[in-house]
Amino acid sequence: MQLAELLKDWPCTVKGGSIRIDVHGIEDYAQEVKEGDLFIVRKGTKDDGLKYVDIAIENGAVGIVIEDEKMLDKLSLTVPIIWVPNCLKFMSYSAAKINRFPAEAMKVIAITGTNGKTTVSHFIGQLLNKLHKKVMVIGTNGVYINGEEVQLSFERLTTLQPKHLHKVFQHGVQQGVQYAVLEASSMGLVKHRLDDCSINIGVFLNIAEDHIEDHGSYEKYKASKQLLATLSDRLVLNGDDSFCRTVGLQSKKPKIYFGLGNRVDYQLQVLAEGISSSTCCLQSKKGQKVFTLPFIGDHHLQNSIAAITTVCELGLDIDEVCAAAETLTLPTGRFQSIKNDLDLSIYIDYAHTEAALRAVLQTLKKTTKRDLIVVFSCGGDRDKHKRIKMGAVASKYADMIYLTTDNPRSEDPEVINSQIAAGFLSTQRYEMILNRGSAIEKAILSAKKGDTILIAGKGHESTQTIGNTQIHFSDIECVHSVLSSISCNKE
Ligand SMILES: CC(=O)N[C@H]1[C@@H](OP(=O)(O)OP(=O)(O)OC[C@H]2O[C@@H](n3ccc(=O)[nH]c3=O)[C@H](O)[C@@H]2O)O[C@H](CO)[C@@H](O)[C@@H]1O[C@H](C)C(=O)N[C@@H](C)C(=O)N[C@H](CCC(=O)O)C(=O)O
Ligand SMILES: Nc1ncnc2c1ncn2[C@@H]1O[C@H](COP(=O)(O)OP(=O)(O)OP(=O)(O)O)[C@@H](O)[C@H]1O
Ligand SMILES: N[C@H](CCC[C@H](N)C(=O)O)C(=O)O
Repeated sequence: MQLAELLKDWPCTVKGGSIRIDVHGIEDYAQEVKEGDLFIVRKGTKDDGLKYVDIAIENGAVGIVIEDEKMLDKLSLTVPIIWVPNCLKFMSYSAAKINRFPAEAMKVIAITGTNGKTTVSHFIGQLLNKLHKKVMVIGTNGVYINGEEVQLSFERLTTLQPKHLHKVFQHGVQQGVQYAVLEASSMGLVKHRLDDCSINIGVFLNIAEDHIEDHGSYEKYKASKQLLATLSDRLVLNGDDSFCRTVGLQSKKPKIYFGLGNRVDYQLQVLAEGISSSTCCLQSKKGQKVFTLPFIGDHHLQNSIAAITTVCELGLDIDEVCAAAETLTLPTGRFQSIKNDLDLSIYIDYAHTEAALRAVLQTLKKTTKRDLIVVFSCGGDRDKHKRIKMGAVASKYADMIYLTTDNPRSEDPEVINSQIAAGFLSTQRYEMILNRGSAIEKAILSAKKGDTILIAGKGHESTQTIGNTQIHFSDIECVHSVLSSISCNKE
């Protein structure tokens, strides 16, 4: 696409060079610039793109985009310098335009909330798939088309950066994808990553404290989530959550509420609960439907009704949607049960917030036959506020806690764990074993028949980040390897 065409509907000033040049892509990381790219200069939290302009030009950048107007006069370059008012917004717009606005060729559904985004987006994907629609799911666990993972050559984020996202959309369109379901993280929303995605439905799940340090305050974190309402044509909101209610009240967009409580358009009521399934009644303007969901626990039911409502609101048949819901499965590392011969209930879960840990522990408390044992820590360089709260929640439900490591990054895991332990009851039984593999092993070896072990915080993750080093580590693989060494020792 010619630079002139790319810029024609966007406020900008161009200095030097020709606007009749071809632009192939955009890039804000100088070392990744390819021949024909525009290099977008941004000041970040750690660095300033301005330092890397020469590298970008050496790599073949055909234009440099800046947002600091003063630099128009100060910079003297061999390629055009383009001033735009906001580089992050331009990155989204230009990525969409270069890829010919692929999102417009699909129905896009974006999910936000503190907990449950990955789960609900996979549920929506599974329901649409069962109803013979071609669907792409994009989020923390990767990119999937009809349940098949697409291999990516770039960094996986919950909400992809526009330079990647619109390419992924374009790939989907080429594959005949009709629906794209994506997770909208608070960071993704404030960084304008989803500005040009033609979002048909914005889904609001819940809000709880998280990422406070990234955003500066809880109010700012909530405001970032609320941005999704302005980006979406219509809203599907959790009527049981007061923040989601407020978002609905403050938005003039068409809206529908779902929930387990009253005053909602789609209400899910539990008629009977089994060991691992719930017989439910869905009440909506389309009448009453009775079906069985393969889960127990309010958070799983909330996530199920969020997905069912969204798919019904996309115009699919409610009877078929409810029938498909009976076969829903959780994504990898979400309440994942690991079978064993030891009469232990072992679960791997991605709970890494206070609300998530509470939800999963409340569910497990109902089913555990004996003790509830929890193995967890908190991530380093992430919210410190949540540590003491996660400690308090764990201590409320757990009989024994193994404090360990969960991506300590640049922090000392012993310090992280002492901040967690500050929330424990004085009577709490616990032990700190920093090596996560050893902590999991000890939890399994010390457990008695009938106990339940929850290994929380890392879910699907396959790495552990300690300092600047990333090592391979998977809770799922670790549990399997401990279990197989126990059965080998028995033989
Ligand atoms: C907070 C955030 O959005 N950070 C992203 C951001 O970093 P930054 O703005 O601080 O950039 P910086 O490192 O200071 O660098 C400034 C500029 O210099 C450029 N640079 C820098 C160094 C260099 O050698 N060459 C170079 O060109 C950078 O590309 C950038 O344009 O721009 C970087 C480059 O594009 C991203 O890699 C980085 O995301 C990192 C991966 C990240 O971890 N983001 C997390 C916080 C995130 O977005 N998480 C959410 C989930 C959390 C939630 O629920 O909200 C997600 O959606 O995944
Ligand atoms: N509706 C819910 N309410 C409270 N907790 C939940 C809910 N859904 C899931 N959880 C908990 O949150 C964990 C993470 O779930 P999921 O990955 O779906 O959320 P997420 O919002 O995508 O998280 P992240 O953005 O950090 O990846 C689950 O393993 C579970 O412990
Ligand atoms: N979206 C979350 C994931 C946290 C997962 C946990 N294992 C950790 O590393 O803290 C974050 O990036 O803060």
